[in-house]
Amino acid sequence: MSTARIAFIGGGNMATSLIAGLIADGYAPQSIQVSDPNPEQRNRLQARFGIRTFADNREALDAAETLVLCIKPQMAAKVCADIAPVLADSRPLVLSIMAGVPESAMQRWFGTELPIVRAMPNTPAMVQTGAIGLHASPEVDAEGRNRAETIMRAAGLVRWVSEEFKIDAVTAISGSGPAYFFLFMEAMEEAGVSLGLDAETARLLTIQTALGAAKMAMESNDPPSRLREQVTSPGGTTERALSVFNEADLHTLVAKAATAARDRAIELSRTLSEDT
Ligand SMILES: NC(=O)C1=CN([C@@H]2O[C@H](COP(=O)(O)OP(=O)(O)OC[C@H]3O[C@@H](n4cnc5c(N)ncnc54)[C@H](OP(=O)(O)O)[C@@H]3O)[C@@H](O)[C@H]2O)C=CC1
Ligand SMILES: O=C(O)[C@@H]1CCC=N1
Repeated sequence: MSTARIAFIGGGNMATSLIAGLIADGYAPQSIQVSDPNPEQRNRLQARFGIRTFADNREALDAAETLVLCIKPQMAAKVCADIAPVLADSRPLVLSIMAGVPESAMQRWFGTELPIVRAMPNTPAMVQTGAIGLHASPEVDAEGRNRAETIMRAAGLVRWVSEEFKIDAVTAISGSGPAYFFLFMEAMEEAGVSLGLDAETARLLTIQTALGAAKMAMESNDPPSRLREQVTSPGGTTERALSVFNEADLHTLVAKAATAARDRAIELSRTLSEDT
């Protein structure tokens, strides 16, 4: 893989996952530069990956062709304005994973129109099984799209969306999505224990069932509805369980939850636009 320099601003959970993916894919560690104000974070990254770390965001940008913004949305305005003078000269491809931070806000903070790709990964990127949505601003050329896609593919499956507002939908489905499945797993484990299984058995059966269902759904040509029907013997146990979910109108509940997440992403974008 490439040895072109890539700088990460913010070396927290998601940056660590993306870097792990890049290195597993053969990216040269000496070409990866990360800035984070937290010395423990920097030591951890250095020790684990052998990459270069910096306390100063501007220093981390040194000769970087790609900049990956991995800070919290709430500090985006300050950090972007701080690094803007360096970017105006070097004009890297900017890859932002921040939820609810629009391309227009970043362009305003940078004070110049840079090529920006918004990416929405998720925590399974930690095990290179992430699901990542991407959107490119008009300034991004074919090479920039390729570069962004290659970086993100190291973390998992990549899908482009043609309009920026759809990144908020990606956030609601796959960005936040792992938490929904983990919540369901927690509930399944609790149910198993309440029905008499020991905790470890309930845990392992739940996780393996989730993994098996996901693998089947990924590998099968049938949609999940057909796979569900294959489990559901007429007059059997699954039918009884599903009727309980249907009584609670699970589809409506999931739609409401996803809409709430999408609306929060919109709310974050508006707050950022009003604040700065
Ligand atoms: N977590 C998730 O599931 C997902 C998160 N995202 C997005 O990823 C981004 C990062 O999230 P996540 O990795 O979970 O958060 P983390 O808090 O783990 O990482 C953010 C890092 O940025 C550091 N930081 C704080 N201030 C600065 C600064 N001024 N300059 C540089 N670095 C700074 C933080 O240090 P310190 O801890 O000392 O403050 C921390 O190490 C967010 O914008 C989020 O919206 C996107 C998809 C999924
Ligand atoms: O909860 C959040 O805001 C971030 C974005 C998607 C997942 N975690």
